[in-house]
Amino acid sequence: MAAVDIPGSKSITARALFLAAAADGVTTLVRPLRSDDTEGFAEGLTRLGYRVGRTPDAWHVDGRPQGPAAPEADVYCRDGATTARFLPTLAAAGHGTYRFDASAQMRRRPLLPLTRALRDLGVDVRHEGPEGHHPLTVEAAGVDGGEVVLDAGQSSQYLTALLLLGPLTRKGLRITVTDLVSVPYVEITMAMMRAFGAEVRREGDAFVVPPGGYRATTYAVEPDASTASYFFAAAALTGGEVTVQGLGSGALQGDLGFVDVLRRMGARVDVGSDRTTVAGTGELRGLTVNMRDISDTMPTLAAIAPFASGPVRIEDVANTRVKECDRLDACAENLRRLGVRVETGPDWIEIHPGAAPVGAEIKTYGDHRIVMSFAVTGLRAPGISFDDPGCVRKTFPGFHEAFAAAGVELPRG
Ligand SMILES: O=C(O)C1=C[C@@H](OP(=O)(O)O)[C@@H](O)[C@H](O)C1
Ligand SMILES: C=C(OP(=O)(O)O)C(=O)O
Repeated sequence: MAAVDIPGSKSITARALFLAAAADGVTTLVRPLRSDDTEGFAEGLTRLGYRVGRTPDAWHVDGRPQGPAAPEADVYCRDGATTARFLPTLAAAGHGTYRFDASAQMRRRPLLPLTRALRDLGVDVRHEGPEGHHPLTVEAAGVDGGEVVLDAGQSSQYLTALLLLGPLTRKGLRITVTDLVSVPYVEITMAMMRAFGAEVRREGDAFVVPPGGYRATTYAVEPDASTASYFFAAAALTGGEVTVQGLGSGALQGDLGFVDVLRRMGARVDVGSDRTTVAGTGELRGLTVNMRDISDTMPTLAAIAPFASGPVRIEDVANTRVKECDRLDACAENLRRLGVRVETGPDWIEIHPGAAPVGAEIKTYGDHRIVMSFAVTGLRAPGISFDDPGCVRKTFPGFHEAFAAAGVELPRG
């Protein structure tokens, strides 16, 4: 194993598409992520009447500060929560009738605090089924702005959506947040808004966003730090070494912090200005770790935990139960299939290493992270297969090939 080429960040690509669509001018996104989530986001923009041009290495977006060109549209958000939560918020700032639907799992995932906040701001949001779930229709007539209170304790994406909307309102927004998970994602949002010429001010629990719109720019997308976690974990587990270029001390993504967890477990970690290297040392200690800020990497840690020298306890990850699947239950069920002792609670999981895990079929629940995480387990537990290996398409269609090419054997499906 050596240098690994990790595709672009899903979170950064989604935000960049929103910001580019709302900006005055043409934005170039360099090395955007091409995956089901981000293709779905770009397709949604096209349906709303934005022009998105694609070359192999860049996407070009014609911004429309006045909002979508289409007077009405029907947008399918697939399985992507960024698409399903950010696009209706973007559409609200325009003028027209926009319907949003999503996959069966995305229909189940919550949205209520965001739709409530939009309604509090005067946006006409109608649900076809249960409140706070897709499908929904936004009858858009621009947003005046003002003050709103938001509970983002289940998902920071509600806050990101409102922050992104702020500069598009007539008077600006003041968002008072009563609870917040996944804080580093909000920091990504604020940093990227700045790159597109907008400001966000913190006043205690409030986020204050003045009006003024966005300026188009050229924006280079960082490699995806959550995706990189599988390769870093593989190095820590097998005694190999992995270097990821483009993710270093200046990275925007909090999920790069997963390497600190690996360091605590015994791996050698070197974070440079524009690259990160993880090397396994043969030592993998158990630990207790709070993953509230980096919960997309909870399954990565759960998947290598059976090989630790002591118990691994992961805390404060309740919201992983409302992702692509209930990830605490999915990790526990699959680890048990491998013969590993596991306990879970409302917001935690504890894994007890014992006898060597045995091979089994992993039940993926259509969750890309369950596949990519247990592919790492497969490096030390022969005979692992997946009921749906292709669901990696959500964020990394080429995962299996890239994992094999990195010099780590792929478990046979
Ligand atoms: O804003 C984003 O791009 C994301 C925020 C996080 O979600 P939550 O805030 O719902 O935890 C993360 O899990 C998701 O993969 C991407
Ligand atoms: C939770 C995830 O995605 P999203 O919430 O953006 O659908 C993820 O990629 O792990």
